[in-house]
Amino acid sequence: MSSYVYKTTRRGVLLAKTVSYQVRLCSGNFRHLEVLKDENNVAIVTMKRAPVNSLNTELLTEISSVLTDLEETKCSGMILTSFSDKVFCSGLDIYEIFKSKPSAIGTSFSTLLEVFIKLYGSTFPTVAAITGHAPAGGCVLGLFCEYRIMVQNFKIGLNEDQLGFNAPSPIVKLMINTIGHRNAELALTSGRLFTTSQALQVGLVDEIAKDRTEAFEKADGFLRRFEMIPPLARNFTKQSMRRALLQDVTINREKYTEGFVSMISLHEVQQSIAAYLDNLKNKKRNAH
Ligand SMILES: CCCCCCCCCC/C=C/CC(=O)SCCNC(=O)CCNC(=O)[C@H](O)C(C)(C)COP(=O)(O)OP(=O)(O)OC[C@H]1O[C@@H](n2cnc3c(N)ncnc32)[C@H](O)[C@@H]1OP(=O)(O)O
Repeated sequence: MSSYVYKTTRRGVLLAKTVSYQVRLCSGNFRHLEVLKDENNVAIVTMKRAPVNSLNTELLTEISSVLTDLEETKCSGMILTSFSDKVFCSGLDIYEIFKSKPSAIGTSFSTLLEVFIKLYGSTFPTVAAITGHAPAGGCVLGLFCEYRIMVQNFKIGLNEDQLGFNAPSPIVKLMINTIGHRNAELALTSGRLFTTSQALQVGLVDEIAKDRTEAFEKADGFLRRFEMIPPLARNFTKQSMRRALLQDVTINREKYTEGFVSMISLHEVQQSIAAYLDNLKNKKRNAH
């Protein structure tokens, strides 16, 4: 099976089937990620955990490790995307939080917080090229980036309430910061998934693309906005805007993890997750 590879150039991003002048990041050997860098030191990080990029601890750990690499190698920007033209990321791996040991749930969540700290707090500009659905943790991953470009006709949102549990308070704050209090309350209490165009309307995404290629062109356009801005000044401003949330999660990481584990381990929540999984399977069965 041939897979598309993205070749970035000074003037834009081209979809190509060649790896002729790309530099593969050598410092990591990843199972669920492809990391490519162009000559301008822009990294394209592609999640490739088939079929739906569900975030298990292994994928989260790999993302965390890439982010460390990108900081150390002074990357000038990052595009986060998916191998799939249908799903950007389906959220936390439900099977890691369903009927699992508290320690496993805790590790998964704590690693997600680690990704938050590194991605939300990164010194380089970040953009998500959302090439498909992005429910729950998938939306969260997009929200950690500075800018979101989403391909039309998919769904994105925080549907945790549909699974029987609530989004932790830092994520509520992040959602409020992004779409405002009123929209966030309405969306979170109903576990709403927005279509791409609805997401644009409320500001959950910043631009719509008609397909993957356009999403990459727009992502590249976003990164090029900063070519003339001194990186130090840009980063100071970014950090000052993000400091409160970053400090909260950094200081209270353990507390948030314990809270998440206790909530997920509740019998009623496990029952809701079981019902949600049945529903997911039935939907699939009925579609065939
Ligand atoms: C300030 C910040 C501080 C940080 C705080 C962070 C706190 C964040 C909290 C975030 C909490 C998140 C909780 C979650 O993310 S729970 C996961 C919720 N996910 C979902 O509800 C999505 C469920 N999936 C779907 O809706 C659909 O699968 C899809 C993604 C729309 C794709 O549909 P499609 O028709 O293409 O594919 P299928 O439905 O047939 O799925 C294919 C197989 O993949 C399995 N699958 C799907 N999703 C998941 C998942 N999340 N985990 C594990 N497995 C998943 C599905 O069962 C199919 O498997 P099968 O082929 O074996 O049947």
